[in-house]
Amino acid sequence: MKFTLGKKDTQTKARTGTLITDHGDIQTPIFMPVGTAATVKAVHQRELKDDIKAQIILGNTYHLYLRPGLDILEKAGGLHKFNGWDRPILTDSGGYQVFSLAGTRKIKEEGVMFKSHIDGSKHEFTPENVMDIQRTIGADIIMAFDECTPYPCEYGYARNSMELTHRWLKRCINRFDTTEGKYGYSQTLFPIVQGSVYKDLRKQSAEFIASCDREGNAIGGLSVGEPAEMMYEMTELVTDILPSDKPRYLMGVGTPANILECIALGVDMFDCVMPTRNARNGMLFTSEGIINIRNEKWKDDFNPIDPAIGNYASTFYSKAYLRHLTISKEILAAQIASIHNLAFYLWLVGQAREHILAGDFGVWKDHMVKKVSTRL
Ligand SMILES: CC1(C)O[C@@H]2[C@@H](CO[C@@]3(CNc4nc5cc6c(=O)[nH]c(N)nc6cc5[nH]4)OC(C)(C)O[C@@H]23)O1
Repeated sequence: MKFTLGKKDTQTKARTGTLITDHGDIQTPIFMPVGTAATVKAVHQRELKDDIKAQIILGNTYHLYLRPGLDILEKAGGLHKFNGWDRPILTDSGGYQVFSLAGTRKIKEEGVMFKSHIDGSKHEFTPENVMDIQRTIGADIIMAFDECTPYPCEYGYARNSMELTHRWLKRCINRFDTTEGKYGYSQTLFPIVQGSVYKDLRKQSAEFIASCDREGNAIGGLSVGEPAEMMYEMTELVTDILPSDKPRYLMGVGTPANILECIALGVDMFDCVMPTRNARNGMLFTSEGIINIRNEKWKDDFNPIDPAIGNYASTFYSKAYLRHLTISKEILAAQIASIHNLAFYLWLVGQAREHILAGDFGVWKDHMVKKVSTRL
């Protein structure tokens, strides 16, 4: 994988870039639709690719390992062949999902023992086998096996957790660098900065991650319930240390406003379940603000959902129609709202890229942060 920096903003740390992978190029800043278990929920691959121009989607090691399982994925020739998404894929390492999803789990130096949330079966993830698992899934970008430090936590816990993540990272790198991809294209490993909300730990972790000199770097342990101001403070501190010629991926972030603020802090890649999760309960993000489509006020609004963002669903269907589908619990409601919200997130980061190139990102960002947070 190769990353070339494009234009840097003059008033903020925002920048454009291009990530070149064996499955295609990615223009940054970029939002990555979450496709946890081999699907971006309620959305077709063709819609992602042709309609909203998604450039890269996420998968998750924990979920894919449990279902459909490695033997099916390997027989299929990897995840790209299995779900038919032939563009770049990034898989999270499962560390976080083991902590947030799996039943009873035990963290030891060796790794994490956990019970499947599906059938209670017992499993163990170690830095080594999580590398092998992600080799088999076949994502272009894979994440190190880490402990996402819970928030809030004591300083001592945060330090021990960070140091464990660093020891696990060394084992991930040893395993990854001594194994090959299985399907004839290259994969790359991103390490993950931890340190919770403690400045000295964040600095220490960012310096260690930078010293590993990988092709890209991720910022973890955020968007886990801390106040947004704290997320921004830690992100700013870490992007000041991570090398500027490598892509920076802020995991699990976030709202449209979070994403714009963190682009200004020098972040290039984002993922979040919000656009798809909130779509399923009728919360729409639009270029004019946030809409709860269940609200009575939309029942006779026959205007398109959001013509400004130009994709099929957002211009073809009216708010009144989508409200009707939503309160009627029609399956099509989830489909339209999901593809619309993802179209909005992709439109927003695309606009950010245009304004960085045009040299007026700072002013545009401040205006848009207010607008996208307005409740309509
Ligand atoms: C914002 C929103 C809506 O996103 C939801 C829910 C709760 O937060 C989210 C998003 N935040 C998030 N922080 C992360 C940190 C790490 C990390 O440190 N390491 C690794 N390997 N993966 C990570 C994935 C992360 N996702 O985390 C889960 C539990 C995946 O659901 C998401 O609130």
